[in-house]
Amino acid sequence: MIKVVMCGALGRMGTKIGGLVVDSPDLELVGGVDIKSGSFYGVEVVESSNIDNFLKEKKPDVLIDFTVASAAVENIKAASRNGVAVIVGTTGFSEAQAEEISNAIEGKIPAVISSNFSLGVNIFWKLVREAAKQLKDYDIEVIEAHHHFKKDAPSGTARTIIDIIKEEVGERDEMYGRKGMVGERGNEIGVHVIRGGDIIGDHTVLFAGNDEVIELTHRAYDRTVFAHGVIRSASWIYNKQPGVYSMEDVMGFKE
Ligand SMILES: NC(=O)C1=CN([C@@H]2O[C@H](COP(=O)(O)OP(=O)(O)OC[C@H]3O[C@@H](n4cnc5c(N)ncnc54)[C@H](O)[C@@H]3O)[C@@H](O)[C@H]2O)C=CC1
Ligand SMILES: O=C(O)C1=N[C@H](C(=O)O)C[C@H](O)C1
Repeated sequence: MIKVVMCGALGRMGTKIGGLVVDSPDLELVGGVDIKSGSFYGVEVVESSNIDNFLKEKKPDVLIDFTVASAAVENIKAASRNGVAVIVGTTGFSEAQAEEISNAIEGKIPAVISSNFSLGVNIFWKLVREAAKQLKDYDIEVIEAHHHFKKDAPSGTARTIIDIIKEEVGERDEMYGRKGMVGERGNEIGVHVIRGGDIIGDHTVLFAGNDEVIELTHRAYDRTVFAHGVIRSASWIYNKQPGVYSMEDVMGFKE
């Protein structure tokens, strides 16, 4: 059995993932980490300052992190110190934090990092890439919508969408909303962020041309869709060589 520790255990994703780990035939939930100690699914949840001792005690094979950017950096460093593979779903990293994470992982532990672990979004990203490649001259707008409690904006998924678009059309300014006499649209990528209710995660890319508009949309209806991708990644990463992998590697999409 592959032993798993869940960081962010008591959160929306941590509880969803914990339940799927318990139900998985090849994974064993051995503990959790959160800002307060407690328990979930019958295993101990320790307070985050105790993570090193906890990892030494439980000797997990995989640490899964769905927390907040500042915490994830420290949790990943702890996993690296203890030779534990990581699955990172947390979003909202600064460039500096992303570099810290890379330095903690490269040459030391295997990691699957993805802003979105749903199979559907990983297919959606391939569709966006093809559309951007073919529709470079169209006006491109990115719209994302999430629940009232989401801390970071734009979403990590939207950030990945923007990165994919720029890989295909070249560097462009990002225009976050528009207000006042803004004049004729430039060659920017428009980015629009909606927050409200219990929206799980909606992403749309709009390619507006002369006489036609192409809209590509992915809509998540339950966090289970992300958790299934996480479970698949946790099984996949076991015994992999150190380095950073994506869901494309896990799903065998890598070209
Ligand atoms: N990659 C993906 O597929 C997905 C990524 N996410 C991302 O996952 C993150 C968490 O999302 P939610 O579960 O909705 O948030 P949440 O706020 O419900 O859960 C986060 C949990 O982390 C805990 N936490 C904070 N600091 C910690 C620390 N130092 N050590 C351990 N735990 C700590 C919090 O107490 C909380 O229980 C966000 O960055 C979100 O964008 C969310 C869904 C899917
Ligand atoms: O915070 C969330 O809920 C989600 N965050 C991820 C992101 O920032 O893209 C993935 C998903 O959209 C849900």
